[in-house]
Amino acid sequence: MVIAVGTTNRAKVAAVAAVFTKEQVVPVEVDSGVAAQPFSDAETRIGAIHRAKEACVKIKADIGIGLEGGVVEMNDTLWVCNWGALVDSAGTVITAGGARFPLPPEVANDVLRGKELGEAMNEYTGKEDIRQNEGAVGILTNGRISRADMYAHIVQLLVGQYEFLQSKGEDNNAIYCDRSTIRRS
Ligand SMILES: O=P(O)(O)OP(=O)(O)OP(=O)(O)OC[C@H]1O[C@@H](n2cnc3c(O)ncnc32)[C@H](O)[C@@H]1O
Ligand SMILES: [Mg+2]
Repeated sequence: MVIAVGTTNRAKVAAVAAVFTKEQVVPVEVDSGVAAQPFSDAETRIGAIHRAKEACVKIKADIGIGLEGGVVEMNDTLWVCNWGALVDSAGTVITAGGARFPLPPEVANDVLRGKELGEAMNEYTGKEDIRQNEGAVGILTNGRISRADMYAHIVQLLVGQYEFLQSKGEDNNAIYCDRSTIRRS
């Protein structure tokens, strides 16, 4: 089984390799199809789906994984959000959201003024290449949760949902989102 990951970011690739231990995990450079710094859950999720699809198609893999980080404004605070997508060569698309945590005001203001979060975090800490290593989450949780840990959790959510659908023998495209499955009345 070949698993294509739509990024060359070390933290993201490590997260996928931690879950797909027996498969061949191949980093594939792709475009996210959204802004370098997504500003909503919806945009971040679309970036993850785009990365997963592009990576899967590009190397004709069995499964494509896309992981995307973004920010969301809520209650006068900027929160980091994280989304993942799993696609297979049959067209299945599965998504899941992961951890969210608040940014310190000085970092949030830099991001709101147009700086990418990775760059803002480097300046905030005086460190380099945080995005490929512990991530903002690692810094802001005192090293308890790394960016790889955080994305590995999302990959588990994706694989678990994929297995669940397969065990039910359902049409794998019958996912509970991107369709009008909610009835309010
Ligand atoms: O090579 P890619 O896969 O693009 O990796 P990336 O680090 O740029 O990751 P994203 O595009 O998914 O993240 C969107 C933006 O948010 C930043 N970012 C997200 N999470 C981060 C984290 O935990 N630590 C540092 N920067 C983060 C990242 O640098 C980008 O500016
Ligand atoms: Mg990026």
